Amino acid sequence: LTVISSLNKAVRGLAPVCGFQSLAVLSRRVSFSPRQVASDASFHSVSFSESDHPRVLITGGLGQLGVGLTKLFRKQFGKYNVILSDIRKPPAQVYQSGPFIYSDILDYKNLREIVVNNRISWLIHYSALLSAFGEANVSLARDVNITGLHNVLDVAVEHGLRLFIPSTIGAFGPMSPPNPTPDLCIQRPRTIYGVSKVHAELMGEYYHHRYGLDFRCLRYPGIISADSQPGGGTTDYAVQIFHDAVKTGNFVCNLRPDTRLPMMFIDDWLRATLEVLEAPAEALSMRTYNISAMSFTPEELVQEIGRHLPDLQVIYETDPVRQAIADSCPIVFDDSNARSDWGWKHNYGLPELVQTMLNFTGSNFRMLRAN
Ligand SMILES: NC(=O)c1ccc[n+]([C@@H]2O[C@H](COP(=O)([O-])OP(=O)(O)OC[C@H]3O[C@@H](n4cnc5c(N)ncnc54)[C@H](O)[C@@H]3O)[C@@H](O)[C@H]2O)c1
Ligand SMILES: C[C@@H](O)[C@H](N)C(=O)O
Repeated sequence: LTVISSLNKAVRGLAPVCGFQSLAVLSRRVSFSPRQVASDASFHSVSFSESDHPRVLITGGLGQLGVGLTKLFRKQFGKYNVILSDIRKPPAQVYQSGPFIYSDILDYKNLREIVVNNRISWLIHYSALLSAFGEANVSLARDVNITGLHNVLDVAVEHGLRLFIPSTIGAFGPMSPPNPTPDLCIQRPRTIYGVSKVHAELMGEYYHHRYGLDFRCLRYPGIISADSQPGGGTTDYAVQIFHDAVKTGNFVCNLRPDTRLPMMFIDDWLRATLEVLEAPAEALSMRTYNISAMSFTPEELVQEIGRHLPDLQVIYETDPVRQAIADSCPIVFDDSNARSDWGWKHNYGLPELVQTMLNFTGSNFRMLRAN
């Protein structure tokens, strides 16, 4: 600790003379944490050999996205190398499928203990309150999305982790160019969700430059999943419609029929997340990338589903909160940097997405009815 503290002093002392670059390089070598003043901090950086599989912790993993990602990562890296965590009780099949642990990201010591005891090398930070839920619970969203983020960043720096944090189309706003929306442009979101995601992008990039944190971030569009429910976002309608179409043939849409938003099928999203995490650092000219696959409106989605289920009845009852959020989101996402830097390429367009979703939700529903 004495050595580290002297090094830190030296680094601080050097800053004005050597400039930013040298400070970042030095700090990368000593791997100190912004919480270095804590007397019980453990300043070791996990040196994780490239031949090993990463040891992965996923926070907030019981939401729409975490369980699917866990399955893919366990296939790739081994069942016991991927720990799913959340503050909720896992369903039986999730609990039985591999390591699950309670982790509240607001509890910094608990988070650090999990990282240390399990020799974690990759942290996938999914805990968040999404756009519509965030607007209904601003103070909780501020705690989880901002205070929680600070804990995660500090633990990641302190233990030399590769840290992935998803951002979103919601990180833009009414002043951003909507069609197309590039990676770098004005970002003035008007939701606590959007504000907290811009904060995450900037803090992650700052820690990358300042402390050498291996921070990686993708701005996801609305993700369409078949076997998990969305958690209170603006793009939720595009998942719910499949379940209602198959079960009842009726759907009430909470966005206007002409609301065009960027969307992505879950298989593409899974691959994108794994690919950016595995990309060599030299391939990444940036640390935060837009990724995209398609943009569609509720009207277009209904029409495409109608080709398979012609009796589908849809009524539009616009929710003003969700509509306002949607109206300030990008319409078309420019993901050309992801495509050229690390080879991002989507496989699913609207027809493939609809066909695959209906196959899955249809057979699932028939199975449930038969049991
Ligand atoms: N689903 C999408 O379409 C989409 C699009 C863009 C970005 N994202 C981002 O991807 C991530 C995952 O999204 P999702 O759709 O699975 O979210 P979700 O809302 O479905 O799940 C979030 C999870 O966070 C957990 N959580 C809440 N407070 C917590 C705390 N204090 N400690 C630990 N966990 C806590 C919740 O229990 C929940 O299981 C989020 O960061 C979200 O912003 C999602
Ligand atoms: C877009 C994304 O961040 C999430 N599905 C939401 O609507 O809030």
